[in-house]
Amino acid sequence: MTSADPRITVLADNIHLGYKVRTVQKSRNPLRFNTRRIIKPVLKGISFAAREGEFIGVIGRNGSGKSTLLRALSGLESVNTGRVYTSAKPQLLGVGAALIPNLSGSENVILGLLAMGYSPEEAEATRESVIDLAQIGPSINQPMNTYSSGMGARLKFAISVAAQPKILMVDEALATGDATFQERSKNAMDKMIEKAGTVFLVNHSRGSIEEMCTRVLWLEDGQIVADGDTKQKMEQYMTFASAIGRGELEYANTFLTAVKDTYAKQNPDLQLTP
Ligand SMILES: Nc1ncnc2c1ncn2[C@@H]1O[C@H](COP(=O)(O)OP(=O)(O)OP(=O)(O)O)[C@@H](O)[C@H]1O
Repeated sequence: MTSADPRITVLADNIHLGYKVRTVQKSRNPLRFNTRRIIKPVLKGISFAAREGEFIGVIGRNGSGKSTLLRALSGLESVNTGRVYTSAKPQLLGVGAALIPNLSGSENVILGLLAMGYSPEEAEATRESVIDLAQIGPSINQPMNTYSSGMGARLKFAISVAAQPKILMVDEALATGDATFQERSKNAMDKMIEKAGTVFLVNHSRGSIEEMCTRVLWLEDGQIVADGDTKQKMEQYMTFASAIGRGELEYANTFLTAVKDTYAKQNPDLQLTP
């Protein structure tokens, strides 16, 4: 990288994040259990820099920490140690808006747009296009606490698509709605992605990642094990995942260790803080 490279938009510096979980232990009395709260580490020292113009696919097995990483980068989840620096407020698609259940969908559209920085006039002018994308019919004038979870998710999605953020995080786990909505939301999302400077995408489809991403971060057990060219890293990941799928665990682990070692050698000084 040189000083002529596009500017850094997201910098993760040695971030750690754990969730408090309850564990159940047997007690002497067979009818009773003791519960204890422990911290389960999920992100274990993640450091990287993302630049303007990059479209970064975050890949890895179920539970490797992909969604948690996006939530940490977008500020929805506080990190325990380390820091996230961003050049603009990142938007995690679908969940940005803090909506009020006993107000109508339509009123919540205005609230959501105001919360994302629209002026009252801009919010009013944008309201109809959001309602049009959400397509929840006359219920738009009913309180949101009468909505099905799918309807609520569609409305939140439609509001967040209006955000036009510079840093966009898309988590496929948030993809929602029936087939017609998915088609419409995909078109809206494509437009949004075109306008964003840096995009992060969590998606399990190899096709989507290879088609859209300029770079891939591969997470395994809360750590980055590879970072770089989409095609090459995706091939490595598929080699690993296929071996796991065939039950060849020893081969998979040896392969993973080799990939991790290469990453560690290529990136010796990534973190700023210990
Ligand atoms: N709120 C939470 N409380 C406790 N544990 C959590 C919470 N959210 C996630 N986890 C745990 O953190 C780990 C990482 O979860 P995360 O959803 O980030 O993984 P992921 O890579 O996105 O998985 P998937 O591919 O299945 O969507 C998992 O073990 C999960 O059970």
